[in-house]
Amino acid sequence: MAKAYDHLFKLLLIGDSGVGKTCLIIRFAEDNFNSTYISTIGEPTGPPEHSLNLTINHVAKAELLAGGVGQWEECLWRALPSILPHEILHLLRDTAGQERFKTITTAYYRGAMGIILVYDITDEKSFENIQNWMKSIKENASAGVERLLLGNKCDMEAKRKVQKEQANKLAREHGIRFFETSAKSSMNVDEAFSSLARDILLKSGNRRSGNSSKPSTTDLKTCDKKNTKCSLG
Ligand SMILES: Nc1nc2c(ncn2[C@@H]2O[C@H](COP(=O)(O)OP(=O)(O)OP(=O)(O)O)[C@@H](O)[C@H]2O)c(=O)[nH]1
Repeated sequence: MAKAYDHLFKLLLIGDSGVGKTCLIIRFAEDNFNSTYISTIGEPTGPPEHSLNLTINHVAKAELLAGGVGQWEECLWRALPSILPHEILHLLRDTAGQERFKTITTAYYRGAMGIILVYDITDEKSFENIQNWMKSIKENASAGVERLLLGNKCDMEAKRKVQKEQANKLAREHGIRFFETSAKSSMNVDEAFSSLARDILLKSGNRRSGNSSKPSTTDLKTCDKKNTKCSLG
């Protein structure tokens, strides 16, 4: 059977419980949002296997797979036509943020090409914990894995506890990109995933050509569809 994509990226979303990791994936993959909170935790014994097929943009099949490997919960596939020169299929791995699952082993990160660190702009603790997640990546993920910092729920400006400048500073210190996103209003969700995809793609191209520099923000801006101002959803 012919392959339905040109590039396959394995991405991992990490962050405290309730910051919106699942909602970001659902927004990106299905362009949908549900305010009902169902925490992403696998039963220790593993829930019964099930799968759900979704048609996305009439091009890609999305599969939601639950259960199986410990705390791996969901694998969502999505084609990304038009944003990158080639059609790109993302494999997203969403993780549970529960305290009891914080001890993440190398197996958890194995094969991830990009890691998205998510905090909630209305929850200071989730931002403070980004440092712990960074440490966890350093200890467990492959060196040089692309990382991206997201401050989610930016539609909730009135409840903001984490200033954009704080996160910008943290991202600069770690040499990674930062976006404020809203899975609810969809603000910056496509942009964030796409920029990570482009960075992975560029890195793999650069590795082949021996150049390791990152793309400039202006390069990325040429592909941005929406502005980066966050409004109430
Ligand atoms: N206002 C607002 N609410 C959001 C947003 N993203 C997620 N939420 C809400 O936050 C709650 C938690 O979202 P989830 O996506 O389940 O969070 P999670 O990080 O996957 O949580 P765990 O599975 O426990 O790790 C839900 O009630 C969502 O509706 C957002 O961008 N804006």
